[in-house]
Amino acid sequence: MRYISTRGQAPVLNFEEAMLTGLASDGGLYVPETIPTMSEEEIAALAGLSYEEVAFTVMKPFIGDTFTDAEFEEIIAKAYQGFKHDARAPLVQLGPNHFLLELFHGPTLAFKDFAMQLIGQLFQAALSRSGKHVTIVGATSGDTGSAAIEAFKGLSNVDVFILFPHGRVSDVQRRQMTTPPESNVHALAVEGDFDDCQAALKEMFADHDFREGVKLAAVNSINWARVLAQVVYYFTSAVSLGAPHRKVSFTVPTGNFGDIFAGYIAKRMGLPIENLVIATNQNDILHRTMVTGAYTKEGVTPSISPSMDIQVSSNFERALFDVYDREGPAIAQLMDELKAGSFAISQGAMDRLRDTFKSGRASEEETTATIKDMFARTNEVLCPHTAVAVKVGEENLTEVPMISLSTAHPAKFPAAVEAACGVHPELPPHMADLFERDERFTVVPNDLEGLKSLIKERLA
Ligand SMILES: Cc1ncc(COP(=O)(O)O)c(C=O)c1O
Ligand SMILES: N[C@@H](CCOP(=O)(O)O)C(=O)O
Repeated sequence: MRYISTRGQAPVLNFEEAMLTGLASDGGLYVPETIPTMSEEEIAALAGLSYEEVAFTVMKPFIGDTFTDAEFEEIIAKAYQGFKHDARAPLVQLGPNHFLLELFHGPTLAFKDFAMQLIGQLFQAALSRSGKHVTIVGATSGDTGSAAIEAFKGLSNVDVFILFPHGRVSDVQRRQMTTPPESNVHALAVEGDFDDCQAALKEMFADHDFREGVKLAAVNSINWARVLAQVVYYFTSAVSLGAPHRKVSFTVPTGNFGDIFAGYIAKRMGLPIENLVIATNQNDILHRTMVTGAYTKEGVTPSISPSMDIQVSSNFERALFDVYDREGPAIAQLMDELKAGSFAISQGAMDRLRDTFKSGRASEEETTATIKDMFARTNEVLCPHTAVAVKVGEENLTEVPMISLSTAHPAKFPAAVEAACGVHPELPPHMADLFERDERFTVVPNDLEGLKSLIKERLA
């Protein structure tokens, strides 16, 4: 399996190289040159398998010969052994045709653990073979950072620097990042928003000397391996509702477009998905794009679903690449225009996007009302990101079963949840003392050169 850049100017890589490289050298994102497909019989044969067995079957064609079957099986087994639910990603029924896919049973209580726990194992296996040290720099609006720290803390051949927007993540999210005592963990609170953190990360990749000097690696969803790991739960959930003999739809709370792009890959692989619905909060650039055909930055307003307070939605580039017939120069041109704040998508490309994706948004009031209403109707306590999905999912119900993705545990956002439904969601036992642990983080200005110097100093 070979990986190519969405901007067409970077070297073609194998899976291991693409994983360790992260962002392509031309600024693009790596995608598989071809998408492997599964027949109806192969999908039907997934019924009754464990999560780990489905993960192996779905992901194996993408990793080529990077790992033997036995190595890959062991990597998968280790990745999911810390999850607190036997099913890993259980389904809960909300209504006659509406289901919730619970993705928060991993160690940091968010869907990020599905990919990050796997990537942690994949990196360890690859780095122990090569004996190399890498510097992971991650940008987070709250959940990616905690999941990355959990996956990489204490490893001798990795330093992990996490940039998070100062004052714009929940207290639980911040403490998950700032309380691990391991010396290879560096939590940096940037005086800016998530887009500033992500832009700094991409600039670091664009600086060849810095990138090579520190052996920079990425664990954001710009890294293809992140997306790949998330394809699996689309299969497990759809099959448990009758796929391939019955279609399903998904509604995905969306910020950086990684999670819904994983659903798109599942569909391209042959999973019978009727609708893939993009659900945004009030920072609704993706919904506006689907309605207007123009991707236009308007500024981010902090919300009660802070992990989705994003404007520059990285993985949308991967979707654009496909609907522009994989023309790298066309994507490079759009991304160049975005530097000035906006780009227009061609009619043909928009038609193709709308064939695959529907969209909707939830205001702050609607998010709060959904948490309250769902608790009253079903006794389910939703996190605000999940509530965004459930609200938009309900608007898109058809005769096909709808699966809304529940991306975080409500206890990560207790203030918003309690204000909405009166329930104070408790942290699970392994995090019960989170607010008694010492915090350790550095507040840094939103200044690229300063960040690079700080990283080099810490590594020295
Ligand atoms: C809880 C939660 N829900 C939804 C999202 C949005 O996911 P994505 O960025 O893959 O679109 C995020 C952030 O990634 C998140 O942390
Ligand atoms: N919502 C994310 C933002 C980063 O997204 P990623 O998918 O690129 O890791 C977060 O919680 O950090």
